[in-house]
Amino acid sequence: MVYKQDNNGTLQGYGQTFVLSEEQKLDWSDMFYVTTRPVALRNMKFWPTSPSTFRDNMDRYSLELTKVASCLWHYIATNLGVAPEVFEQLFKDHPQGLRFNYYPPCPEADKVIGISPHSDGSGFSILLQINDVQGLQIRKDGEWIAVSALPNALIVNLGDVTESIEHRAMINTQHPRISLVAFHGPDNSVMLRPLPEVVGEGKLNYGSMSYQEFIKALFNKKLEGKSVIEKLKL
Ligand SMILES: O=C(O)CCC(=O)C(=O)O
Ligand SMILES: [Fe+2]
Repeated sequence: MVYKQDNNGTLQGYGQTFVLSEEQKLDWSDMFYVTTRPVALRNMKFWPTSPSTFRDNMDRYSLELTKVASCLWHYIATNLGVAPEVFEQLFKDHPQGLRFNYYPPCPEADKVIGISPHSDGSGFSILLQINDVQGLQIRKDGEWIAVSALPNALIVNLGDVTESIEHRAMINTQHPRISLVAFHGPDNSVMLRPLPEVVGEGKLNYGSMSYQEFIKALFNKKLEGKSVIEKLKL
């Protein structure tokens, strides 16, 4: 359990998130996670002061990504035929957390996994692959497909709150890989449920659960595909 992040409810700092027992085989990665938004929820104890530019850069990156996120919510709502104000309300204050993933190389890369198959518990996640080592894969029709990150491009992964895609990260035999993922979720008080504007008179495929409850269920188990959201299926 020494590799587990601070677990006083917030899972911030260095270490792995989904550690439940001493026996568990850990993913081949180091993580650093902090809550970045709303700003009032930041716990600066977890924000490194070295290098001296770190905090300022995190703050600026976080702010710029909220602008990207706002645009994306606007277009997603419009495409779904939902008034953008509905999404603005669900995602107000732009709850956001940033996770750095560091995947050391492993000579026997085929025997380890960087991050186990999972879907993100966010609305969507914006991923930046920091160096040009590839490793992200998504599951489509039962097959794992490698995602080639373009230099300086952001990858948007839809999360469980919208329509998530299962993904994992693989390890390189020689080179370390670093990714930075910004999770954008709704406020904890939001109820996860099919949007009435989208379902209309149609059949409901999912039940409802508060986002807070959902996140609790997600962090109380090992990473395992889309199992938490699957439980909400009717
Ligand atoms: O490093 C990657 O490409 C994936 C990371 C990821 O899926 C996550 O942090 O949730
Ligand atoms: Fe992920």
